[in-house]
Amino acid sequence: MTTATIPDWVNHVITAPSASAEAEARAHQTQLTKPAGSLGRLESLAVAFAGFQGCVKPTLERIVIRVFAADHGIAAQGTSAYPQEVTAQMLANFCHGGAAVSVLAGLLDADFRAVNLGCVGKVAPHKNLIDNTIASATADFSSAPAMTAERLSAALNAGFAQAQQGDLFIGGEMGIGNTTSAAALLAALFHLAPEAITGKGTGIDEATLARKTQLIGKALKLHRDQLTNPAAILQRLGGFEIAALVGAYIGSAQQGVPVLVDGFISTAAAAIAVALQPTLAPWLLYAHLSNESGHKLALNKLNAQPILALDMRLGEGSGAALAAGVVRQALALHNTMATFADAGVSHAD
Ligand SMILES: Cc1cc2ncn([C@H]3O[C@H](COP(=O)(O)O)[C@@H](O)[C@H]3O)c2cc1C
Ligand SMILES: O=C(O)c1cccnc1
Repeated sequence: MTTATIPDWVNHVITAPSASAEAEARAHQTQLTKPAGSLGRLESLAVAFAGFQGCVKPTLERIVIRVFAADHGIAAQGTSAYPQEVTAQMLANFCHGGAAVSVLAGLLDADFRAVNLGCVGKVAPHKNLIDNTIASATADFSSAPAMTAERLSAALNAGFAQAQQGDLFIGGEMGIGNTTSAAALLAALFHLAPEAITGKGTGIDEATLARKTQLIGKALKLHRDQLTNPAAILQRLGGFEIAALVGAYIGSAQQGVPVLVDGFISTAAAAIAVALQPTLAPWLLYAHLSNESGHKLALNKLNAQPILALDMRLGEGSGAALAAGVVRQALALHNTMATFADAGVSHAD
């Protein structure tokens, strides 16, 4: 097995959001008819988007949502509450509008597609489906590297290819077994004990959780000597859909498009992406605190403050799609509230 070689674009430095537009937006917020700071995080979201768009009054119109799906060899170890064929079945459901994220994408009027990186079940062609099959699944990372260097590059490139112009990118994921992969990635990257980061995913029982945690420990031991950089960690323990998220996050930010990171699995992708390309960090917003037990710790490691906390544990990009609605409202307030001067309302002394 060769060490992972990653595509060249990963190394491109990403320009920081505009500090002057942020300062102008902050000053504008002080003029709006409300006590200073009273809109809390909604104010900082508006300021962040001013920085992303380089203008004092940013808007959130074009939202791009891509749900990346792939199967995991580790699923054969029984670490999920659901069978592996669900991945392919859900791909069809995304396309037909029946999945949670499909419904939310419709409410946002988003540009929505599902991307198949490779799953065990068959998926019929559909206008909303992009077929980017790499292999039917990753290898079981408790006994072998999850993917070859070539497959890692293919998955990164597939995600990168989905990045495009817009006001916001949301990446979702689907892959039975992928909370096992995400926990292993976070454990390796942040040097965490498997017990601290492994959760119940789709809803496994205590005995299965103990086995899942043990399997992650076994994998960390097996790959120990290679887990020395983020690309090797992703190659050994990741999934095709997680690597595609990494590529899509970096590609979006390179085009000046901010990203709303979804839940636990997406946060694992974000952690790897930032480790690969640290200039990505200011372009990532964290949508919500998932109920997956390790998510809080992962967010803390990234110094990330989630926008929402709704006890969700779904993935698919669903939490990010909900938070996009909050961002839209934050920008509407920022752009259309009256100023003290306009409304003839007295300022604080
Ligand atoms: C019907 C269904 C829809 C889903 N949508 C997202 N996930 C979520 O559950 C999976 C991760 O959990 P685990 O590691 O326990 O398998 C991923 O596919 C994730 O996106 C789903 C899971 C199911 C069963
Ligand atoms: O937070 C997530 O992304 C998540 C948690 C459990 C299962 N699937 C996804």
